[in-house]
Amino acid sequence: MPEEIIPGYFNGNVVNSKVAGNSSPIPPRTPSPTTSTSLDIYTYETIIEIANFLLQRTSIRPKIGIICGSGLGHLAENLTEADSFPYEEIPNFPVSTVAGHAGRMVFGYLNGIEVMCMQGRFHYYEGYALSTCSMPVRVMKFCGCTHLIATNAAGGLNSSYNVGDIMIVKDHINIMGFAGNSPLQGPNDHRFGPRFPPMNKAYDPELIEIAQNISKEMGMENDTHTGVYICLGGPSYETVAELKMWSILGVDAVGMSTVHEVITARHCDLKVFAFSLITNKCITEYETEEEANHEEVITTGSKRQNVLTNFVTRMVENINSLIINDSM
Ligand SMILES: O=P(O)(O)O[C@@H]1C[C@H](O)[C@@H](CO)O1
Ligand code: HPA
Repeated sequence: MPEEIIPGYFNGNVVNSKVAGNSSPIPPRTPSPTTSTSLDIYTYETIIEIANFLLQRTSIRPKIGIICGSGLGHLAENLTEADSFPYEEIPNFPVSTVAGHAGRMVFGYLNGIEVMCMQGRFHYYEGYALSTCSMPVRVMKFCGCTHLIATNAAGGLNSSYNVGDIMIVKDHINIMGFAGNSPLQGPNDHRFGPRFPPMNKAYDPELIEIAQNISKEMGMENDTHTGVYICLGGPSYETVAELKMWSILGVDAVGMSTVHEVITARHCDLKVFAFSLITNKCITEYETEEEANHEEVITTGSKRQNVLTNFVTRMVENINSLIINDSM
């Protein structure tokens, strides 16, 4: 018999992780890039334990979770009354190994609105399973979040995109999933979500429209696009031939994250908004001295931090209004 979700479970309250009829102990785990496998599964009970660990140490009860991309960690620095948890101090949590990812879960207020924020994410190329990379999204859900804002740094493949532009993600191509690599690979625990979740509305159309309006209000309509993102395995940047191929297939921006987080979020019914900061232009010609590099990615994030903070703050305000309206 399938077990029931505890009533009121997903409301950010601290709950007992012992689910009726399931008293299996939580195996201690210390995930590290070198020990992860493609089926590195965090159980329902472990996710509850992690969420409870956090909720017991903060009074913030967020409805909105934010993931900061490479060089975009400053978003978390704008939180007030912040409670910050280094990943290495959270039981069973992986650690960030990439420059530009501080490696902290930060709870706090963004312009008076409660949020939780991953200041640094996990990538497949770090050696973590995709399910491990996106595990914190489930933790957000169990901390009470109903909405996810995923941000990333990406290479602009669409030739009309410039460095520093924002691309609102309207869709993705899950190329890693084409090869069978999914964060949902393995046995499905229906308490997280269904075996076969749909993805045709992965990026919430209402939130896309709100973001487009915010961009106009900020006078950024010429620097804002709405396009298709692809997550590649990395860590090597793309060859010219690869980029030409993705361009033909309708990709606008190229990165190494986000897609598995969004799939996990939709699986557990979080509403998703995602955007890319275009940190570099993809190099699609052979005759050039330029080369993609991570320093440029971080530098662009830093240069655009005020604009991005303003953009995300306005998104959070709008999402919060939707949440309040929905609850009335
Ligand atoms: O975490 P994100 O997706 O923002 O980081 C991008 C992808 C790689 O991790 C890195 C390459 O420069 O930036
Ligand atoms: O050009 C890129 N390619 C892949 N990932 C990236 N993340 C930032 N820029 C890029």
